[in-house]
Amino acid sequence: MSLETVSRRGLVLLGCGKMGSAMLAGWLGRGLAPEAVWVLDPHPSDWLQGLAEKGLHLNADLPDDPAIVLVAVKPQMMAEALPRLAPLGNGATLFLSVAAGTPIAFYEKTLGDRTPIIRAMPNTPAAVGRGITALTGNARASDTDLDLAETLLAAVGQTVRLEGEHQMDAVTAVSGSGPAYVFHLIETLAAAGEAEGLPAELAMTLAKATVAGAGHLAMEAEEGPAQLRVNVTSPGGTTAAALKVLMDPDSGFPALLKKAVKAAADRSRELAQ
Ligand SMILES: NC(=O)c1ccc[n+]([C@@H]2O[C@H](COP(=O)([O-])OP(=O)(O)OC[C@H]3O[C@@H](n4cnc5c(N)ncnc54)[C@H](OP(=O)(O)O)[C@@H]3O)[C@@H](O)[C@H]2O)c1
Ligand code: PRO
Repeated sequence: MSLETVSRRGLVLLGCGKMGSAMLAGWLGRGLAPEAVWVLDPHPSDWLQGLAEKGLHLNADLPDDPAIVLVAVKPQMMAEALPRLAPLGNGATLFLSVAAGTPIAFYEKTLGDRTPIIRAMPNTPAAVGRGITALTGNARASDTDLDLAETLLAAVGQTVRLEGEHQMDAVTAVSGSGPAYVFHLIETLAAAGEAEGLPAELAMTLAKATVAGAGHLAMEAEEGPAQLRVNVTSPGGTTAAALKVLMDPDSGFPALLKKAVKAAADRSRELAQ
C-alpha cells in the first residue's frame, strides 16, 4: 500500500489536537490533499476549520474503506471515542494509534481481532519534521502495513521499529515525554542565567540556542555524547565545576532522570489498566 492508496481511499483522524495536528501538518506538507482526509474531533481548531474550506472532511460521514485511521485521542477518552470506528474493524483499514498506555489488546477487543493495528509513539518535534516515532504492530499488521505506517511517520521525522509492545512504556517515558524534559531544561537554564544577573530575554536566547545547538551537534558528530561533553570540559574550568553538581550520582541528573523516566513509564503502565 502506498501514499497514492491513502490519497485514493482516504485517511481518518480520530482526535486532532496537538499530536494529530502535528502529524497532519507534516502529511499535508508532503502533498497529501485535504480532500483525502476525514477528521473527527468535537472542538476543531481554527486551523482545521480553515482546512475544511479547502476540502478536508470535518466531522462528516466516513468513507467505507479508508486506507488508514490515525487514533490520536487521549487514552482517557479511548473507551468513549473508539467504538464508533468499530465498523471499520476486521477489514482492510489499518489502525495506527499514537495513544500512550492503551495496549494493542484493547483495540483488538473493540475493533475485532482481525484488524491490522500498529501502535506508535511519536513526539512533538514532529511539528517541525524532527520527531522520532517508535512503532510495533499486531499479528494482523503485515509488512506492507508496517511499511505504510513507517512511510507516513517518516514524513514527520525519524522512525524506529520496536522488538515488541513490551518496550512501549519505556519508549514513551524517554522519547514521547522527553521533549517536555528538554523544554524544562531550557526554562530552568534560562532562570539560572537570570539568577546570575542576565536579562530574561538574553538568558532565554542563550538557553534555547545552546540546547538546540547541542542537540544538533549530538546528531551530527562522529563522537558520542560522553566525548562531546568532555570536549566542553576544560580541566579545572567552569564546566567541570558545574558537572560536579549535575553528575553527582545521588543528587544530579543520573538519579533525577532515572526517577523521572520511571515515573513516566509507571504511568504508561497504569494507563494500560
Ligand atoms: N502531545 C504529545 O507530546 C504526545 C506524544 C506522543 C503521543 N501522544 C498521544 O497522542 C494522543 C493525543 O494527545 P494530544 O497531546 O494531541 O492531546 P490533545 O491535544 O488533547 O488531542 C486530543 C484531541 O482529541 C479530541 N477528542 C476528545 N474526545 C474525542 C472524541 N470522542 N472523538 C474524537 N476526538 C476527541 C480532543 O478534543 P477536546 O480537546 O475538545 O477534548 C482533542 O482535540 C494521546 O493519546 C497521547 O498519549 C501525545
Ligand atoms: N505526551 C503524552 C502524555 O503525556 C504521551 C507522551 C507525551 O501522556
